[in-house]
Amino acid sequence: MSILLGVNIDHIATLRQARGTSYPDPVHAAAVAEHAGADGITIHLREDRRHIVDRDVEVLAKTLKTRMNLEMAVTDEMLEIAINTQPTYVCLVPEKREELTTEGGLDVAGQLDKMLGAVSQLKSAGIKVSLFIDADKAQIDAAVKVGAPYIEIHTGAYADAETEAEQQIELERIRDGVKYAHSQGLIVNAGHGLNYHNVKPIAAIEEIYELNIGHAIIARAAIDGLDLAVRDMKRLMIEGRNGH
Ligand SMILES: CC(=O)[C@@H](O)[C@H](O)COP(=O)(O)O
Ligand SMILES: NCC(=O)COP(=O)(O)O
Repeated sequence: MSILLGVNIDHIATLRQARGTSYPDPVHAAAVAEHAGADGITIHLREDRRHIVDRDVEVLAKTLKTRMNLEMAVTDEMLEIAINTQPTYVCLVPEKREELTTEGGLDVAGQLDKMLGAVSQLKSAGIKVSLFIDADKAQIDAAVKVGAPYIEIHTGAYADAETEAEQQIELERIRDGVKYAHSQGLIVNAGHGLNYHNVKPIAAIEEIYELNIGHAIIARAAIDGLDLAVRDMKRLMIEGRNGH
């Protein structure tokens, strides 16, 4: 089974927000990424709008040629924006204003009623819902319980591992979680902290449908250009999936 790449363009917007200019424009970056082979575009509209802002969501909803995966917190404001915007996917993520980046997976098991309400509201609006969770059986079971068709396994602990041994433990945990989730009928994505050096072992997990990768691609793009950054990541993912 082939593996898809969702390019997260948040940090194109980080560069723009750093000076309050109109450039670089995430809309332009999305077009370049799609032309280079991105299967979808991921954007995270944070409550504090530190990078992606409402204008980006509105324009990308009209201009993307592939599809939008809108990451958002589970709040009434974000649910309303999602229903009005109609992205193909919404990925519900945990969010703390003080965090530098997403620090962990969503606690679905600890808030079943709230998650059930959000998932059913989005599904009723025709949106495919994904839950950003750790590779934890209880969270996977909770995702099934609240009716989410997709999950995205958080790969941050794998990416941040300080030793090879620790990284191997995290890889095994992710692999077991992906396989269990797939056995429960979920469509399984993965992401966070993946880069050109650590992506292959994750891409090799054959039950993974899509990887969402952003920071590493945008960082590479700053040096070598976005077209090459996307093409190289896609090539590594396919090599990983094919065991090379
Ligand atoms: C949920 C996730 O892992 C990322 O997609 C998220 O967008 C990270 O937040 P920043 O993009 O603000 O780093
Ligand atoms: N959900 C993960 C994502 O969209 C990108 O995360 P990162 O590659 O920027 O860490």
